[in-house]
Amino acid sequence: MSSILRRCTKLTHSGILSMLPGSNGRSCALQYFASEKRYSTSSKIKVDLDSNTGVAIMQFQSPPVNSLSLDFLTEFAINIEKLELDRSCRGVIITSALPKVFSAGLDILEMYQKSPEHYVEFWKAVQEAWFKLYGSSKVTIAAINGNSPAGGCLLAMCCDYRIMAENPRYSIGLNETQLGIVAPFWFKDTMQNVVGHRETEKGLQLGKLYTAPEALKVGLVDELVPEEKVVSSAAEAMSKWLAIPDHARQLSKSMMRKPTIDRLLAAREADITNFVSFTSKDSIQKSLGMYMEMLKKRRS
Ligand SMILES: CCC/C=C/C(=O)SCCNC(=O)CCNC(=O)[C@H](O)C(C)(C)COP(=O)([O-])OP(=O)([O-])OC[C@H]1O[C@@H](n2cnc3c(N)ncnc32)[C@H](O)[C@@H]1OP(=O)([O-])[O-]
Repeated sequence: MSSILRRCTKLTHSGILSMLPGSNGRSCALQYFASEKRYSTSSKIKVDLDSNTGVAIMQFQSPPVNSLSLDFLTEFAINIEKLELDRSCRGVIITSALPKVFSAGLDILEMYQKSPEHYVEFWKAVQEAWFKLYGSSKVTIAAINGNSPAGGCLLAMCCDYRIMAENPRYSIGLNETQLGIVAPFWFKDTMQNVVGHRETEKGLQLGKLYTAPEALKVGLVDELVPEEKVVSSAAEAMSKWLAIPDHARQLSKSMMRKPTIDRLLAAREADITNFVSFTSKDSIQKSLGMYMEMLKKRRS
């Protein structure tokens, strides 16, 4: 089932791309059964759509740390696509149902001691999730209620607005260099579009994880609020964004994001090839293995 849906999402590019002149907004007839509120039954992600407000809340619920595995990313892309196709949905709040972590980023085990074919499939799923979220025409708000390194930070940065718990022990950033790996150009582009060139250059080279106050200072997040208010504050912010007529806001969003999306569309295959050859290198496998060991030791 999951592989059928995975193939299905590969075919679709709705969202802001489909609104652009000359773009091909094919849509995939995904069947789903929406009750009045519960929207999704997937195991790793729970989605509730409030039919009164048009706001969906997407909660990550994949213990222990919401790492972005192939299955998680596939479910994520499917859910974003379903919401994109649903005219009654105007905005999406993304948050975590787990304590202390928004998302630990890409699942390192998907990049460790696997076959090149697996790396291809995994990286396609990473790209697809980014296309769907970064290209969404809905208002997207990240309610960051815990740590959000690397791929977790990427998902947050794809949103239109970020609210983070003001807990100084939580951090967010693209820390790839600390693992001995390199964030691809479109992670970099996404960060640069949020915080600018200079901060991105520093953040990427140092693999910096910004504490919540530091993230606010550099504009990586837009607001800090008490932890228990992250989701309610996101809902408040959402109502301000939804006060703007959809068509005008959506066209403005697509105008801002299209060049970044086009850059990856044009280099999609090359980006996959690059990821596979980089990840397959002995030196990179060694770095990832050491990093996983470090995570385990830190725990014990
Ligand atoms: C080119 C590629 C670009 C790459 C982009 C990326 O996103 S790269 C990703 C960069 N991401 C990072 O660098 C983040 C690394 N993670 C962390 O820094 C912390 O886990 C935390 C701060 C997110 C949560 O702290 P906490 O104290 O609440 O939790 P804990 O630390 O005790 O972990 C619990 C269990 O989860 C395991 N596990 C954790 N993360 C991952 C993962 N990504 N994957 C798989 N597994 C992961 C961990 O080993 C442990 O397993 P065990 O021992 O039970 O078998």
